[in-house]
Amino acid sequence: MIEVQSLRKTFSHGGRQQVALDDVSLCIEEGGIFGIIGRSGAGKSTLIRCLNLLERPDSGSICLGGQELMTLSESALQARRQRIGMVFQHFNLLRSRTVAANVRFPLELAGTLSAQQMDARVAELLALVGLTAHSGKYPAQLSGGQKQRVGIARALANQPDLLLCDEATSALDPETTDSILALLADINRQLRLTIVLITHDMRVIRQLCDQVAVIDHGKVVEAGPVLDVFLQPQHSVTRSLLAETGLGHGVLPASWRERIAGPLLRLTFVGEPTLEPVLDKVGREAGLRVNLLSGTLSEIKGTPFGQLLVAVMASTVEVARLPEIFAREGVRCEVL
Ligand SMILES: Nc1ncnc2c1ncn2[C@@H]1O[C@H](COP(=O)(O)OP(=O)(O)OP(=O)(O)O)[C@@H](O)[C@H]1O
Repeated sequence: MIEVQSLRKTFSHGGRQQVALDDVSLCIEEGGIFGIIGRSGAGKSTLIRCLNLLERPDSGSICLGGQELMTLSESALQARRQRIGMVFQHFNLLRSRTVAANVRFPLELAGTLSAQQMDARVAELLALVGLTAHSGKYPAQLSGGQKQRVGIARALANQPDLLLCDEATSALDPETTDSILALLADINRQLRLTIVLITHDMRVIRQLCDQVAVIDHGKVVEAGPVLDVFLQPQHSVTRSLLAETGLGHGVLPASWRERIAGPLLRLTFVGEPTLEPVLDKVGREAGLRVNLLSGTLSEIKGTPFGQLLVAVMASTVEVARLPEIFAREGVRCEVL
């Protein structure tokens, strides 16, 4: 468990104080994938860099598995950091070293393994990230996705119990992003490794994360399981980040609302009902005819979900009874 409490971090700019983190508290479960999302300048990089004290907060506490980082001596902190892997947006590989030598580097720094043990560990890591055939190449000879695989292998070298990913896929095209996200999901499953990532892209959160925190102007404005935050976003920043990725939670522009007769329903499907003809079934039962206004159908870590916004054209039962009727089919219905 990682417990972050009341973090505050300010920077000074030409005599002016800039608050980068303002009373940030988070609870990150062991073994899960926790995403931190926000717009540019929200404080994401500062927050992730505070988690291994690359950036030292002005105040607050960071407790990793029961150990308070802020009170560790410099040498104890160095030792602890070796078990916190970090993956960077621009890979940060050593250009003069081969793939294998880049992955070997943190093992050399730790100095705990023999040369033979290091070679064996490097081979194991390259197999894990699918780069065995590229071990003798230099970073300049690799694609962006391959470079990030090296970055991930290097971050895992000293068997970390926490992996921090700083916009790990932001420099990659969509297809390569998918393959890196799949690799991170695999590593999380196989090694039961806690992953904390920052991103500005809701698709990364949707594909990879179990929990998410939304940060805005240095504050956590919303946090919870990804499914809950996607289906019931509470904050305007969350809503707009979702809308930009086409995963908006059905809201109609006010000018349209006036032109649509009849009550509006928001129907939320999670899991099996998403794939069943529930609307047709309830339509027949309740004499319900609707005008479909907007819809989202997607998946969060393998769980299908959907959200429809519809206007009621006709219904043989009271509209107020529809939530109960939809609930029998496992669908949430809100009368808006
Ligand atoms: N080293 C620094 N010196 C001064 N100000 C800084 C420093 N690092 C960050 N800041 C300021 O702190 C605020 C948060 O920045 P941060 O880089 O954490 O945001 P971010 O969400 O990661 O943004 P981006 O997605 O653009 O990287 C910004 O206003 C930024 O200008």
